[in-house]
Amino acid sequence: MKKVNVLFIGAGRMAEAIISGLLKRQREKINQIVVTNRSNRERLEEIEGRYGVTVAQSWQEHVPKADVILLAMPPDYHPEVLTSLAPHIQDQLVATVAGGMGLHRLEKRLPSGTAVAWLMPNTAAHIGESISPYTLNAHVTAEQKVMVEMMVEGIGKGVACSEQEVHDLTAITGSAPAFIYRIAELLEESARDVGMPAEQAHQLVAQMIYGAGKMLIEGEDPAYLRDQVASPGGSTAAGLGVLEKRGLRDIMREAVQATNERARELTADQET
Ligand SMILES: NC(=O)C1=CN([C@@H]2O[C@H](COP(=O)(O)OP(=O)(O)OC[C@H]3O[C@@H](n4cnc5c(N)ncnc54)[C@H](OP(=O)(O)O)[C@@H]3O)[C@@H](O)[C@H]2O)C=CC1
Ligand SMILES: O=C(O)[C@@H]1CCC=N1
Repeated sequence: MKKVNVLFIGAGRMAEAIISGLLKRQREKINQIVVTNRSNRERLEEIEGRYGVTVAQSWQEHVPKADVILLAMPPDYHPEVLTSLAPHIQDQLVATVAGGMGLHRLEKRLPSGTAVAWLMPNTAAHIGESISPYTLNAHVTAEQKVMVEMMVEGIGKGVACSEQEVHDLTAITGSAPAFIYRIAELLEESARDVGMPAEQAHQLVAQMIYGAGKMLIEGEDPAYLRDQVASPGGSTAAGLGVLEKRGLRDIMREAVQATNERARELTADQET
């Protein structure tokens, strides 16, 4: 594969997480990264200083050289940016990470036959540990597919999906890190309540979540792992009992549903 030129439109949290991961793990496969945004010049300087990438106030002049154009900006700005981008497109792959977006909203604003991709990474991209469902349209060439794989593998692991699966997984892999962080915050709070210094509370909880995650990664079934912790009639069982009595399953279902519905809502007015 030739070395890839990536143009970012959007320089926020997700763009930074991807840039950071890519430079850590795929630097030798990247020729140039150009990062642009709407107006925040300070943010571009910050990104330039941190990662040594090229930054620019406007993306137009960087389109011809780009192999991949990655839209890392809110869903509602996509229509105007895609419309301005369309006349500049030749054979670039246009990808987005926007929640709810799907492929057809890109396709309908870009020249017919444009290769498009929809990726749903999470912020663990920063440390090369994202899990990123992605989907490609039929115009993506074999070479472009390798570029997408290089990018998702650069920020962690990728999983090729249907468009519907990316919609359905948005809550579970894109947003759920925030659910886990909320649980971490609350456990840290409990540790502080019993007198633990804040820093130590943080380390304890972080290591506990890391260890639990690693056991899952090693392939163990979560129900089995839970049983291993909860001795029958023991103390963990009492805690789990409270979670179940308070409706944890319904809470999680509703949270996943609300997240995915909101992602759909944010792009619903882009149907026309
Ligand atoms: N954060 C996350 O965990 C995840 C986010 N996503 C998706 O990533 C996208 C970006 O989210 P996130 O990084 O969190 O958002 P941020 O608010 O951190 O960043 C948004 C970026 O988009 C830029 N932008 C906005 N409008 C335009 C425009 N018209 N032209 C060019 N750049 C523009 C902003 O520039 P400026 O500052 O100059 O306005 C800013 O750099 C969203 O679509 C979100 O759904 C997907 C998966 C996970
Ligand atoms: O909160 C959001 O809108 C984005 C989509 C997936 C994760 N973050």
